[in-house]
Amino acid sequence: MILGDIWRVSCEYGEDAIRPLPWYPGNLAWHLNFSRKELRKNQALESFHEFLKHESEVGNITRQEAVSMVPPLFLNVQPDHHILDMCASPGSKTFQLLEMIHQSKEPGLLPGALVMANDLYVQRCDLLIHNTKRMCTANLIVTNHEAQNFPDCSLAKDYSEAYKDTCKPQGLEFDRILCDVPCSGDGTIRKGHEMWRKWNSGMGNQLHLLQVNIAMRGIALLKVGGRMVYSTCSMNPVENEAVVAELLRRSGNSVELLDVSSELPELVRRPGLSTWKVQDRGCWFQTHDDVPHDKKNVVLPSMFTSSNGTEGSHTVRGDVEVNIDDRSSLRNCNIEETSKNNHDMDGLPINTNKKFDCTSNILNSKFPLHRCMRIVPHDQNSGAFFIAVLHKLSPLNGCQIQGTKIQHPLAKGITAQPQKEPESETRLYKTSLTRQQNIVSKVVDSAEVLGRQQNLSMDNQTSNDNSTEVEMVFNGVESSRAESGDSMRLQKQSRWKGVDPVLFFKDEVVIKSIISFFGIKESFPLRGHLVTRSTDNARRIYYVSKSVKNILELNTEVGEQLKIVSLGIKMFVSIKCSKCMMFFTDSRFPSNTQFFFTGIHILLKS
Ligand SMILES: C[S@@+](CC[C@H](N)C(=O)[O-])C[C@H]1O[C@@H](n2cnc3c(N)ncnc32)[C@H](O)[C@@H]1O
Repeated sequence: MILGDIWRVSCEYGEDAIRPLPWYPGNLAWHLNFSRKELRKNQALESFHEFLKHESEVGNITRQEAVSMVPPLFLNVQPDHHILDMCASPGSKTFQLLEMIHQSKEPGLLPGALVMANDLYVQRCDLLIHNTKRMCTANLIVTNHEAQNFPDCSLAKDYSEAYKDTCKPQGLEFDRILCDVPCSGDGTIRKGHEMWRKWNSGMGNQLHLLQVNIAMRGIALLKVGGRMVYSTCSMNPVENEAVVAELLRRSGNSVELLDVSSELPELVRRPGLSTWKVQDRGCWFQTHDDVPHDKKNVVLPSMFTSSNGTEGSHTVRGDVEVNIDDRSSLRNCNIEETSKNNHDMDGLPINTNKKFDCTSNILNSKFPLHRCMRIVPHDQNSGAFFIAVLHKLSPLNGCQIQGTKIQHPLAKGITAQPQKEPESETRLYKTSLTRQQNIVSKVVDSAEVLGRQQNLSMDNQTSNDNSTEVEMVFNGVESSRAESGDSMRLQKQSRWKGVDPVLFFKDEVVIKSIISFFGIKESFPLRGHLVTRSTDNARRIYYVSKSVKNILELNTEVGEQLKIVSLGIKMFVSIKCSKCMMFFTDSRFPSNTQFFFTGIHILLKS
């Protein structure tokens, strides 16, 4: 069917109309030379359009900008990897990562891997859940956190000892991290014509610190030996190379920027930049201006030159040319010197209104930023993307970690207390976080995405419903709820307002009934893999993989540090009829029953 369609469209519209992307492994990605509008309107393409729609709905096809598929390819994902997608919505790359972990397993067999997909905004998490539902995976957890404060769920020392000999995780650590940060999005300028009107250099400046903080948190959560991909769909070096330079500077010898020029050789890419201009105006300095001026060690934005007046820098009317190779990634500079030396070509001082008081601490690092990759539209008729691949060589030291996360106040007493952060940095960090969030929501929100969100049928498994749990009766037998009842009630009070806690479903009577009704082999790992929500009257029961189960157990131990908005695969749904709870089975049952296909491939393997 697909080959026939492709052949027909190619004959009619020329070979270039549909062609495989040469750089995507296994010919699994194809480029389509038609806009959405053409596909919808052109009668001749009708059956092909129908085919695309159907295959997209069932999860066989995902339609997305070609270059947006590049970053996950550089993660070199294996089927047992724990992967964190820090800024995941709308989820096209999450979907790709899920495809990768399932690829090498027979359908129905679950990989040992796990994808944790996170986004800051609840509505965008809903969009992510909606878009990944087609994957029908038991190996996904969706969380809702500020990526720069993503919890590590570390067990306190005494717990940790007890866990040592089990293979269970003692904290969150990931083999692979995708850090596809919020950005100005100017790489989409060929498609999003609005961008031409909106773009200004301040957009990148405003996002730079947030991007650094998110990526630093990623490095802290990355296993030694693990890979992290930093990516944006922006061409602005302030959001790209300047961020990478700052990551390398902050993490010292713990992280290296990988040369991946031999990977995906068919992909046309350009080397990262070593010099760029930063417009010395805009919100960046405003962000810092509300920090008391008597505070020492104020961190200056890393996209600016250290400007110690040495060779290699010159200023051009408000622009500072930055040369990373010559000097540093622009840190803790002496502001007096900065003021002295930042004069434009006419000798007029730049930034005379800036009152920073910084210590002089200029590093002269030579970062191999050419190893970053720039994909530009005119090389292979695509959108633009920036990608950097980082490899963790050793753990970050205490100081480096300090800056990567502010502990959630609720987590106090549950995990080991982090070392106290220096006041000035903490204040600066907190102030800028609030500002960054405001900025990000302005820069990132697109009317199109919000419109799509409103039309979504949401299935985010969360509820504000505080009604008491329904009496659980199955096949006329009172369930033996007593044992699990107390813990259920205890867990009902979630620390995350509006998000019901995830509970392991332990009702033996119900589980036995399910096993006998569906003829599931006793050897099939059902017990301990079924979860539900505390206030879910419909009693939706989800199936989770072993990897997800382990993380859930860890999360319970650490006092629910993870705000989980969705997980696993919906497998059974019970409905309350007059006398009993029935588990939905198939269409031969009365009209109030329904079959959940989503979990069938797993059950069939039992
Ligand atoms: C570039 S988009 C990610 C695209 C996504 N990786 C994909 O391929 O579909 C950036 C995402 O980051 C989210 N975001 C913005 N600020 C964030 C933060 N501080 N922490 C986590 N996510 C954030 C936005 O809501 C947005 O969905």
